Amino acid sequence: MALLSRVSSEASTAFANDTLEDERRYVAMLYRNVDTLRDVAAQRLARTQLHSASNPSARAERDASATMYRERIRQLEGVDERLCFGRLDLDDGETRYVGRVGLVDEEDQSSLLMDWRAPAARPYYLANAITREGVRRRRQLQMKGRTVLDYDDEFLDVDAAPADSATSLTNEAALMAALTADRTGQMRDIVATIQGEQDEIIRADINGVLVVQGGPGTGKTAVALHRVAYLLYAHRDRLEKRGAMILGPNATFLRYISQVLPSLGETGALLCTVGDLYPGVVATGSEPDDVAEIKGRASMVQVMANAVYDRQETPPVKEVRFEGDRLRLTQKITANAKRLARDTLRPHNEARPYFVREIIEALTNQVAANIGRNLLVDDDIEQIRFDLTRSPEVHQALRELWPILTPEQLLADLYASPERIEAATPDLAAAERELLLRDPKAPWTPGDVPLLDEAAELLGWDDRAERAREAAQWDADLEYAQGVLQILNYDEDEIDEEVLQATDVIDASTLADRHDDDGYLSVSERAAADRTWAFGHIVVDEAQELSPMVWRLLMRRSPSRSMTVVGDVAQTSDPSGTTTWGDVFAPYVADRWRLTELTVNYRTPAEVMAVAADVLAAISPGLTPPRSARTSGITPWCARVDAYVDAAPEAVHAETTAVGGGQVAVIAPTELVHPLGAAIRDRTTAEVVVGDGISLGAGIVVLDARQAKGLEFDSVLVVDPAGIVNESRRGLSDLYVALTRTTKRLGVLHRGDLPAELRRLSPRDTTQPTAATEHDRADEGAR
Ligand SMILES: Nc1ncnc2c1ncn2[C@@H]1O[C@H](COP(=O)(O)OP(=O)(O)OP(=O)(O)O)[C@@H](O)[C@H]1O
Repeated sequence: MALLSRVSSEASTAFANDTLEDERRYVAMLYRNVDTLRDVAAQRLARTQLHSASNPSARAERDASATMYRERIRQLEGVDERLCFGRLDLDDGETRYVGRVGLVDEEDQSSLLMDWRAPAARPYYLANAITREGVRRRRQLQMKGRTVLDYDDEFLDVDAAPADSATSLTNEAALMAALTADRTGQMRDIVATIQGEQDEIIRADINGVLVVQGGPGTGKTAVALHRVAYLLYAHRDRLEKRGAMILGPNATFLRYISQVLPSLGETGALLCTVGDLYPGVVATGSEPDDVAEIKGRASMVQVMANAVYDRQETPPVKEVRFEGDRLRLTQKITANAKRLARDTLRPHNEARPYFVREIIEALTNQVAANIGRNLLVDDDIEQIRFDLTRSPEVHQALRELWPILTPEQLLADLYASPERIEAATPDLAAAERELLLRDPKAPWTPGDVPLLDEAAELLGWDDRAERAREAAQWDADLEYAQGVLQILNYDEDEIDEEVLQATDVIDASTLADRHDDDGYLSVSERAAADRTWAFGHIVVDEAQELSPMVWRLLMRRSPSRSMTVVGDVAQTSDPSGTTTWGDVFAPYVADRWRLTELTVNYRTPAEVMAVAADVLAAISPGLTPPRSARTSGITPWCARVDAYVDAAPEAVHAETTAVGGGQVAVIAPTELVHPLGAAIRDRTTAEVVVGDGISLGAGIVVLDARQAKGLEFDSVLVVDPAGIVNESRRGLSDLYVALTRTTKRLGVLHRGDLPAELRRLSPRDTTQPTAATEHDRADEGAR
């Protein structure tokens, strides 16, 4: 078995073009190449913009070209930092450089730089002492900006290793450097140090639902983003047309991850939160957990259907004035019209013309009977019918009996009326019904978004002109959709019966139905504006938090069921969230979804994870904590204090000093966040940001556990852990999240008894750090 050994730049000798100077020259050549490509794209963009287009199709073509060049320039700018990060030397003498994008020699088309996603770059991530994959040496270039500072070598073939090199089975110098670096408030890509279990997920089959379960810090978010970059590379055709969406828990989180895809040369994915999923509505409101929980229940599907039915009225009798007459719509007449309209199985607004036709017919008959039917010829009857359809009184009656409704109107009317709520929610208790009541002017909440979407499905559009245009487009779309489905199911021979295929869940005509051509907009823009957009792939992060109603909405946006779902059922804090993945997917794909796990925690040092593991055991004894990739040598501590607002500023000051330029987060129960923020601000000159919408670059942030979800900081001070536990139904999960946000240091302030689960913390009399922090830092290292 080959051993794996590691040396730094001075020691290696046995390969061609091998000195630090050689590497610097090579990388400088790569940058010259990128600069040339960027200049060419800029010149072409300038030429395109000068071009005056005389007709709409020429304009669309020009705009499309301009967008393409702009994207190319953005892509090349995005990958500038650490463009090339590795090199492989193979048994047959071949050398491959691996980087963020692929570059080829203009003259002979040979590869200068291998895109990290290319199959030939894969050994860079997978080769190890046991499975060498033909690799003799893996070299990691240490880059700062455009400069190669140094490199680290791993020799997978012992014969190739210089005699003085130390042997080690886990040579992860670059990984450890990345893990111990100060956090900047922006997530970084991990492209240079992706680990084997992560690589498997990143490159997994695009088809079907892939669930990635992993504890805190196991790289779920990082892996999900790199997977999107990989899929955009490997399935460019499909995703360029249908787009990829990444759903995250909140806007702060989206800002935190926003730089990762551009740094991987990809700008095309749509990043959004649940609040963004209903075009035209900005769901900025918030509401108590128990209200959100009711709105998230699967039973709201029936509630929304009831709410629509309730608007299709059949009063005992409805009188309509028409040209001096009183016409009578009896319950029998309206009920009959209603039944006929409902029997069409069309959505409410689209079924309305059938109802209207029946009512007009009934009224026409009454008018004719009043005049005397035998006195009238067909043209007279037609005239009566026409007059009735133009009568404001008739219109008013029809509006009352079967109104045209928008989703917003339906939901606002429902929330505003105890009677409507009662009619729509026969299965809710009175107290729950009361929770749904709200001021019609209150802003929409994320919990309303899937209900609006459900309502839109039930109501349908009343836009016949648009439909006519769509019908003309349909044939072209059908042809396109057949193509998409072929791509989705690419090789018939390779189809695995267990893996859900696109054609299992949608046929071409349905997919074609979803396709719409809105002229030239980027795919992300078109997708964001279109409620019925069918994405090529959807990635859901912090997926454990989503309610059944949100899943229902997402499944509509993913008719091919091509999804990557990442989350941790131990971190669920939303009462509508899930603690069992099977429950989520059973209604949509039965058991045809794949589960994969990440097991190594790259964020939280072992000392902190030992504390958090006790909390995890209290959440569910069956869950296994992830293994930490490193220790820090820093002992997590707790201190009993008299008043949080007095003690926290001092503790924050000490932590800020301890982490030097790093970030400190104070995580507290929601009601303490603002008082603590104010107290800390009063006692420091550093930038302090408080609550949601935080600016992530600040040195000190104060937030609650839910706002901290998915984020990480150099030092975390948890204030009032018992308060966090008691604050919500899933308070222990919130505490688990809070404890695992740190990359280095953890302190806990408590007033009363410490929750029993935190017994491993080391008590202190003071909030000042104990050992010298320089010593702490020096101690930090690989396990
Ligand atoms: N292979 C890797 N190389 C370098 N850093 C990594 C690697 N994998 C993960 N990390 C780092 O570990 C940290 C945690 O990753 P990430 O936020 O993706 O974890 P997570 O599983 O989503 O965590 P949580 O569920 O707690 O939010 C990040 O700083 C990420 O960059």
